[in-house]
Amino acid sequence: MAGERLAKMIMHLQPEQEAAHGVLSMQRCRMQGGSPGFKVALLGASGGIGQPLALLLKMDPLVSVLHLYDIVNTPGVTADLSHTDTSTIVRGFVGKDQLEASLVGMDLVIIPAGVPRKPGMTRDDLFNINAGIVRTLCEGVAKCCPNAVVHIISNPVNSTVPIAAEVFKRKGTYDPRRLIGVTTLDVVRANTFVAEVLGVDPRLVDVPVIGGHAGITILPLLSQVKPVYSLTKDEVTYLTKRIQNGGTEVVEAKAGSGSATLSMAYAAAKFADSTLRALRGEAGIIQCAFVPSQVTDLPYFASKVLLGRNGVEEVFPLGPLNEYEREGLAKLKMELKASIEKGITFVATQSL
Ligand SMILES: NC(=O)c1ccc[n+]([C@@H]2O[C@H](COP(=O)([O-])OP(=O)(O)OC[C@H]3O[C@@H](n4cnc5c(N)ncnc54)[C@H](O)[C@@H]3O)[C@@H](O)[C@H]2O)c1
Ligand SMILES: O=C(O)C[C@H](O)C(=O)O
Repeated sequence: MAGERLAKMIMHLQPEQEAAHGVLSMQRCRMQGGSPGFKVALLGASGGIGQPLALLLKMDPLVSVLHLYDIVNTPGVTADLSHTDTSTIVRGFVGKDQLEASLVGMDLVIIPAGVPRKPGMTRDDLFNINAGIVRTLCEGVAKCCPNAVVHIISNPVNSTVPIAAEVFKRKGTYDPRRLIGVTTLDVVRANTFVAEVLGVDPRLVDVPVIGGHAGITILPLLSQVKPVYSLTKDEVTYLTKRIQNGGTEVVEAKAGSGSATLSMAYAAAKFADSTLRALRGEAGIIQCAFVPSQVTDLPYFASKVLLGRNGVEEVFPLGPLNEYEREGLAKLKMELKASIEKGITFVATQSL
């Protein structure tokens, strides 16, 4: 009984506390071996998205171990979160020397590390800082958990996903099924705004959103809303613009203190839970995501995908588009192509 109590206490210690308590790492491994669920690392865990996302992940019964990595503040965030009475084991890792330890053995790595927008900026304005951050973190993934599924949240997603892919290719660990750009927030917004116009419960609405994750590259397919509703031309124009501008709406309202964090944490937790349910073997889990793709002539594209035991099992075609959507698709491709190429070129110029 006393041993069991000690075991529980040890599970919540930080690595340095563990050393101070003289706990053997083997003992720790054996205790974790029996726990069901998945091991998830969150990189950028102290940030505006990171903290609420960490809370939501700790509440997910499918997450047995949660590693929180950031360059600052993870000891405090971890201590705080570790007092919530869910069974998930949470551990903090701070600073680049602890990156690798945070990644070893992980099944899913979620990356919201990087700077957010301020009013007047585009997501592409974040490229110079965030490209290098995503590159370094993905090098860590390639080294320490090459089989993990990776969710990229850091902007500009249209470029950071290709960056991650190029890093994995260079390191010889690339598996297109395991690399996913998170665009769930676009779907969450689309469901909310469409439901508002129709006066229905947003939980009953499902809007596919395709393309990419920036401005006009975000294309909601309002002709494919489920259940079938009819929207007027004006409603379609209003909704398309609002969904494309959703991120900017939040950036402006926050007036310099950041971009969407709570809604993003909600969306990322929803997407992580879908991924973990699929990894566990649940059938028929379909979500929109920005993935390596052959549904258009671009190498990456957001569309509906089937998640499964290996990550993305199938990327679905776009389905029938109306004229408005076909025009939107034609317009977005040029911008999306340039953002993808920018990411690929960035890695080509780096020595990894
Ligand atoms: N995909 C989406 O739909 C979506 C939605 C919202 C925000 N975002 C993006 O997510 C990113 C994070 O947004 P936020 O609001 O959480 O920002 P934030 O500044 O509040 O938090 C970012 C965190 O990343 C950490 N960080 C910086 N460099 C790091 C590194 N090298 N390794 C590990 N951690 C590092 C910071 O210390 C900070 O804690 C931004 O790029 C933002 O544009 C994407
Ligand atoms: O808009 C941003 O900069 C953050 C994010 O991409 C969003 O869509 O909210």
